[in-house]
Amino acid sequence: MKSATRTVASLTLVLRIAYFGPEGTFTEQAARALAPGEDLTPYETVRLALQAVRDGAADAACVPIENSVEGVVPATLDGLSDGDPLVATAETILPIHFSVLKRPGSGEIRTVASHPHALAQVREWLETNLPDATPVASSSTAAAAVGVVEGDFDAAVSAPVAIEHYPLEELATGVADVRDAQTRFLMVRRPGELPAPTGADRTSIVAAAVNRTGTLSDLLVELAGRGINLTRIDARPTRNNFGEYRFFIDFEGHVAEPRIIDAMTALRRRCHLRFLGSHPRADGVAATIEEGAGNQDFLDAQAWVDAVLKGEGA
Ligand SMILES: O=C(O)C(=O)C[C@]1(C(=O)O)C=C[C@@H](O)C=C1
Repeated sequence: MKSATRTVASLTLVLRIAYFGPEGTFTEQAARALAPGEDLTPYETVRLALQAVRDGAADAACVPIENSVEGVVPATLDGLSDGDPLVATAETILPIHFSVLKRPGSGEIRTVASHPHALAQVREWLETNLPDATPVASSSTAAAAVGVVEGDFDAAVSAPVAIEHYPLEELATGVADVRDAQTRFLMVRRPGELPAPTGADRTSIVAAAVNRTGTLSDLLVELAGRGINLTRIDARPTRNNFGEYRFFIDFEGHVAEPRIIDAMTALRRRCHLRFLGSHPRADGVAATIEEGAGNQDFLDAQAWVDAVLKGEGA
């Protein structure tokens, strides 16, 4: 009876996905890739998209986390570390190049708007091709396109798909200072069942450690000593006391693996931790396993201690 109910539910349930919008952002593309066929709702900021999940207005939210040229998206890090806990359950990586959009038939370009991450990725292109235009920060690449439609700006640096949503024309396409730029996006939910380990996973934590000599090094030693490879580390101010930081650490592996459990328990003894999720990596890169630091090595070591405790070994 129980499993029949579950089957019916899974056939009919359409998930409500909040995403960093409006329509036509890169994040919308990421949300469509991560949650095809689900019910997508745009939110004007990352914070509001995350809040929708915390409030129960959405089942999950899609947000940008990291760009290969400009680094992390601070609004996402801050949004995940403050407020009720949320965990990432999936990620995707999109190639990033932009279209510069303007109103049909419009003349001189004096202002070019976009998300700060996007402006940073086309700085050289703007200096070369629109040297007299003033860059203006907008809340997203698609919000910039809306601003052009409404006459607030003369041009927008947008995702190529924005042209399908707004009555604008392309001044240029394929714009990017760095070829092969990429942005990674997360699907986050309220804490619940974790995705199963695949061998090519990423775990994310926020560590808030006391301000004393060697704190960060002590945390990293727990990971390095277990042969766990980091994929990202960032510091963000706690915003409470000047000079106080918390560390966002991504590493290879899944919290359900014995070697990661061992590391997480050691870290937890040293600092306040927030778990931000374990999920398959979009690039499918398998975890590096150092000699003697595989899951079986940890299990064997535990079995030996258990035998000692039972008086069955020494
Ligand atoms: O504004 C958008 O279209 C977004 O999805 C945000 C965002 C970002 O935050 O980095 C995503 C990808 C690009 O790197 C530029 C902007």
